[in-house]
Amino acid sequence: MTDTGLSARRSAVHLLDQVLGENRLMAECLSAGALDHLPADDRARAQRLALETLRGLERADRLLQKHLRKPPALHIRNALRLGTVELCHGAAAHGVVNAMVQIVSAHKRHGPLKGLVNAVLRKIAADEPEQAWSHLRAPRLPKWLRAPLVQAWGSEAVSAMELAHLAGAPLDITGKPGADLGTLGGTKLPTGSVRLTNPGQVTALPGYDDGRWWVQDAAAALPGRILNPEPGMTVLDLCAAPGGKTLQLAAAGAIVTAVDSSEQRMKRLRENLARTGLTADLRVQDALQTEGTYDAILLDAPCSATGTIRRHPDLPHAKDGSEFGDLIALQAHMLAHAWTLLRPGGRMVFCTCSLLPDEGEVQIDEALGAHPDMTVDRDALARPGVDAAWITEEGGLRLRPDYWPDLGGMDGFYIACLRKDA
Ligand SMILES: C[S@@+](CC[C@H](N)C(=O)[O-])C[C@H]1O[C@@H](n2cnc3c(N)ncnc32)[C@H](O)[C@@H]1O
Repeated sequence: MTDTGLSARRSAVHLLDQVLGENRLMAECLSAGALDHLPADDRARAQRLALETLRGLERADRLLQKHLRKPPALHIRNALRLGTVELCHGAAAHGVVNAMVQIVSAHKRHGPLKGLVNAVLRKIAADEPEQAWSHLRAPRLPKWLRAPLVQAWGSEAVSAMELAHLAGAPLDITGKPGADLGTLGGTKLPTGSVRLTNPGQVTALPGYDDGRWWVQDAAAALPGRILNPEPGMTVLDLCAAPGGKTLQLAAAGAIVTAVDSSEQRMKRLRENLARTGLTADLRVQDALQTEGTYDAILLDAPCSATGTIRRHPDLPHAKDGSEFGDLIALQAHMLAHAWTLLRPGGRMVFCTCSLLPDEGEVQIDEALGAHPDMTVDRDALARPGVDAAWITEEGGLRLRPDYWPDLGGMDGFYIACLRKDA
């Protein structure tokens, strides 16, 4: 790391300013080049610091509250939050305090508040920060999201999800069929993915360069396993990029057509195929304009992504749920259109990385009511490691971040396998 972490910390505060001040997702900030000026290790550190701060934001604010008569401007608050989180995670006090003071003093308008930053962070550092941190409750989701989740799953379950969100996510790997993943030194999960808790740089891991595996959360690997295409089947992967599921389908020997409307995300799918030596026909187009007839379809519809908060703690802060209604309507249109592309007797997997029943259970209930030739294929869910308790009333699979608490959790997902009458 260069300049004892100052550039990484400054960029992390800037990311926090964008997420919390401009309601931008971190992924948007990163693809707009927010960290492009940094060397690779500083980039990784800035991202990690911003994510840790967002995960622990409520705890940091509670500790800071004791030392602030009124909340200062957002940029100062974010520097204080980042400093507090670092101190509570055991970073050396002098490094953290000096860095935050330097960051604030370089700011034209807020520079005069460097004394406040210095004094508050010194007080936090003097007060057994690691212990104080661990005594606070897991940060709660904002009300706009917590309320519907409590209604759907109950408050005990939501508290367990919040604990999982605070813990963050390990790195899960899906291997090509028969690939030896033993050299990665991870844990084999019940569903077949390999989990690494301290992976370091992904591109340096054994087997990355020769394309033996790809990164994919264990829950996200299940839709492909449930569709389980036979070699030679024609499979349409709708909303495919960046392509974890496309790689699974292609590796199983299916003839895959992958559709996504985002050229930028499709570029990543192209790179993933090149690295793994797998093939698929890629089409940058609107899923609703897609034509043809396929033996099987995987529809991973755009959704609230509320199942991925362990890895994207910025989401509850950047969003307010106002666009979820449009997404829910789009999912229903996509499902209905995709159904017209499935050959009689074919199977379609519908999935979303969402915790909201409106983007899962309710969609399938409504689709079953609207399509007399549609049935749910419950047998398709009988895959290794799938717990019968995860199966829902209408025959889908509900996955939640608080499942597998001893193994490190999983992303929230909803998956259903639908069969068309022959
Ligand atoms: C949940 S992500 C897909 C993840 C992907 N299946 C994977 O496993 O890596 C949803 C995708 O839907 C795409 N998308 C959104 N609206 C679309 C549309 N109208 N037509 C096609 N793709 C769309 C987005 O670009 C995004 O890549």
